[in-house]
Formats: sequence, structure tokens, C-alpha cells
Amino acid sequence: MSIIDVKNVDYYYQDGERQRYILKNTTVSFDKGTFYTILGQSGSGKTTFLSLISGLDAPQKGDVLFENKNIKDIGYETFRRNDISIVFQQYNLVPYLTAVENVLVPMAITENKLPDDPKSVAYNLLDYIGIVESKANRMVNQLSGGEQQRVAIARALATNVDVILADEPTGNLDEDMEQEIVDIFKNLAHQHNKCVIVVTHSNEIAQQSDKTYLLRKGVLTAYE
Ligand SMILES: Nc1ncnc2c1ncn2[C@@H]1O[C@H](COP(=O)(O)OP(=O)(O)OP(=O)(O)O)[C@@H](O)[C@H]1O
Repeated sequence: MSIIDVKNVDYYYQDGERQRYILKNTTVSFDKGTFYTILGQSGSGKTTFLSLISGLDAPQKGDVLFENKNIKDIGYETFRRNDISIVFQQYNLVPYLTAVENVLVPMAITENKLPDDPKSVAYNLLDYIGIVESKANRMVNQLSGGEQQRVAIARALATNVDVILADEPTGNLDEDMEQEIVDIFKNLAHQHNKCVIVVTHSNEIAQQSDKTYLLRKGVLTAYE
């Protein structure tokens, strides 16, 4: 059974009198244990697609299902808090907190059952992702870009969700760092059975994913 189903979704922006379609009658499913990329040029609607499957925005027509339940019925806020995590290009960390404090933030918000000692879990997650304890205790704005993105991924894992979404997660990083981050995503899908969906304009990243969809002129097609 798929974990996310997009069913017959239309999404458009009103542009004066005209409706500008970003998605037209889109149907697609995503499974656990798989690393997906959504490939599209700038302005093709990748971020919009991610907003719809993360419950940050709602389609004008059609439905998004999580574990066969409509996310509208789960409640968008509840869905965002408990069922998915997002990694952003700009990291979106809280600059005046340490790395480990950033990882603790979603743990304080989620309703998911968490281990008794969230702090040691946060240190373990950071360590797993390559941030040792001395760095975990630093303010995040004193870490490099690649390190900050690792903290953002550890934060995405903190609530133990099955779906990890990412919007151009390596857009600010050099090639070596990009490869390390892509390897982490692969590992999360293949060793930890997560559903990982990365939107990107990078063919190099798409080639390393298990399945790629191309978004162009409102149409999402499987890319072989
Ligand atoms: N709130 C809005 N109102 C009207 N048009 C919008 C709005 N948000 C986005 N758009 C337009 O919709 C199109 C798709 O935007 P989106 O940000 O989803 O594309 P993208 O593929 O993520 O682009 P990029 O890679 O440059 O971030 C763009 O042309 C954008 O200008």
C-alpha cells in the first residue's frame, strides 16, 4: 500500500482573469522505502507540488491521501505536526538555538509518542547524520552550510515520521556536500524504509533516485 496518494489534483493560480494551471488532473502515488525526485525547471511548480503533499496548501480539485486517509480529514495542521517532515533549501533552522535544541523543537510540538529521553535521541540522530556532540552544542549559525543541512535532516527525523520531503535541499551546497546529503536520503529510504521525496532541478540528483517524475506545463510524467 502506498503511503501518499495524489488523486486527480488540479491546482492553479488566478492571474487576472486567467487561471494558470500548475497541476492538471495529477494522479501519483508514493511508497515507503523509495527515494523519489520530482524534476522540473524553475517556475514549473515543484514547490507548489510539495506544498500540496505537505498540507501547506490545498488543491482546488482532487485529494491528497496519507495512509488512505484524506489529509483534509486528518486536518492539515495535525498532518504536518505528526506525519511528515520537510527539509528546505535555506535550512530554516532557529538561528539563536544550538543544533541539538533545533532538533528538539519538533519533538516538543508533535503528538507522536516519543522516547523518554528526547535529548539523548536528538544527540544520537545528529551523530547518525555526522554531527558530533561538540558541534551539536554550537549555535547553528556557527556551523557550515553542509552541517546546517545535516541538522535540518536530523530535525526532520526527530518525530519519527515515515515521509521526508525536501525542496532543493542541496541548492546552497557544493558538489561534495551535495553527494553526502544525497547519500543520506538514499540511506533513509533503503535502510530505514522512509518515503523520501526531493524536488529539484538537478538531473544529477534525479539520476541517483529510485524513481523520477518530470513536472512540465502542469503535467507530471514518470521519467525513465
Ligand atoms: N501565490 C502565488 N500567486 C501567483 N503565482 C504564484 C504564486 N506562487 C507561485 N506562483 C507562480 O507559480 C509558478 C510555480 O511556482 P513554484 O514556486 O511552485 O515553482 P518552482 O518549480 O518551485 O520554481 P523554483 O525552482 O524557481 O523555486 C511560478 O511561475 C510562480 O511565479
